Amino acid sequence: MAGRVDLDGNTIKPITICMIGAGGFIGSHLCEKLMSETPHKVLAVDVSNDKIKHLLEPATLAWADRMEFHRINIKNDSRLEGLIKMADLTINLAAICTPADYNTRPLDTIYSNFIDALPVVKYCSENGKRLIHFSTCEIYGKTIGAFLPKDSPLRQDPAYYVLKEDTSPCIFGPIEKQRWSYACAKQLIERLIYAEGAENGLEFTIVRPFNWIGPRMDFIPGIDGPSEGVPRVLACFSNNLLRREPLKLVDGGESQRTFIYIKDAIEAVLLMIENPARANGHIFNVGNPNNEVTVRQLAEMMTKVYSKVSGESSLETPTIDVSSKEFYGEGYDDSDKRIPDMTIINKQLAWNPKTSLWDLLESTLTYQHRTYAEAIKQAMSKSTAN
Ligand SMILES: NC(=O)c1ccc[n+]([C@@H]2O[C@H](COP(=O)([O-])OP(=O)(O)OC[C@H]3O[C@@H](n4cnc5c(N)ncnc54)[C@H](O)[C@@H]3O)[C@@H](O)[C@H]2O)c1
Ligand SMILES: O=c1ccn([C@@H]2O[C@H](COP(=O)(O)OP(=O)(O)O[C@H]3OC[C@@H](O)[C@H](O)[C@H]3O)[C@@H](O)[C@H]2O)c(=O)[nH]1
Repeated sequence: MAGRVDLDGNTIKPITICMIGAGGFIGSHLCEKLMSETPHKVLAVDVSNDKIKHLLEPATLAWADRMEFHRINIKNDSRLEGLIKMADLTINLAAICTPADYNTRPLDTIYSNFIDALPVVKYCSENGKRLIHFSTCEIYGKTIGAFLPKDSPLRQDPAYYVLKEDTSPCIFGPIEKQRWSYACAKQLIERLIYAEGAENGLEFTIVRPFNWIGPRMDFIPGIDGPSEGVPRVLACFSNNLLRREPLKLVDGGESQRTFIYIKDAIEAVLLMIENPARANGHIFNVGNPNNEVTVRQLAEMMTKVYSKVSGESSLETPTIDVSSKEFYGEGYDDSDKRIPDMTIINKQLAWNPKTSLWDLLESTLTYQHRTYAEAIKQAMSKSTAN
């Protein structure tokens, strides 16, 4: 840890970070990285600490004096401003961010992603504190190419689908497609942060994650989350594989995504934390443009990888089709394709992702199998006994 230098060769001084949403998927990996590889201190804020318990206990851990947990709901807790004042940098990860909620709980989604983030921006701006805010790749919505005729050769032209921070438009569906409540709330908070920077000098960085996946993402329904809950696709498909049921392909599984390994993405966030002069005032796509698949291809690859890591044979019918209305309910809509342009992050932070989709699925599904296979077996045998 001694002698850490930034990208310009300057010594990095230890800082205090107020991390809101530290108990979630991304927060848990970021805390792990900061504790094991840096001298920085973290004031971890969340309503839950299940995913960071291993970093908080026992008190003999090497970093025990650099990490504290504050169980705070940022909707209604006056302690928040004090913590932001104590820190050099605030990172805001807190949000409702599972698509199953966007069309079924649009009010909670909008409040969580816009209204609840407002005081965080205000406290940072008023107290002259730096802010790294987590937005989303959903901000781009659909690609321009999605509106071209299916057989148009322009659909093959990257100008019609690669998503660029400073030039791509944000294309959302109609208001009755409540799926876009999340993207729209995230867009407005981005605009507000940008305006605070322009008018009041707020030092900010905005991160747009493109489908970061890995261990500890979401929950497995009925094991460490509600039985009827619908997590993001990695956990949905993991749950199906663990239970030996077919993977459900929403509307044919034709949508395309690029998936990035959480550990690669965390490297990018650490560069932003430790290189403020290069990161301030920027919006960064953080994704892996080389890992593009359709959701159907993802299902096929996960089935193969899971077979390898579990030693179990694949099902005869590994996937089934389901309509989005049946799976998510009224008001669902989808992003067709998400390829991040990497120019800005390459130029500012010289960062590139490393891990292939196969490799990241292999390590993630090894974790899922080790963590959940036994618990699922027990839960399933209990329910057949009843
Ligand atoms: N994982 C991805 O690929 C991805 C993609 C795009 C955007 N993001 C954004 O990154 C951020 C973190 O995502 P994640 O995948 O870690 O999600 P997550 O749900 O695992 O983590 C969010 C955390 O915020 C906490 N939280 C929510 N509301 C809170 C409140 N009112 N007070 C205190 N804590 C609260 C939750 O308890 C949770 O631990 C979110 O803003 C999300 O929109 C993530
Ligand atoms: O069981 C499933 C689950 C999901 N899907 C499909 O898989 C795709 C990916 O779904 P995810 O649940 O991972 O979420 P999305 O990629 O649509 O959105 C995510 O992207 C970026 C973040 O802001 C959020 O984490 C989330 O909104 C969608 O097309 C979805 O319809 C299935 O086909 N079957």
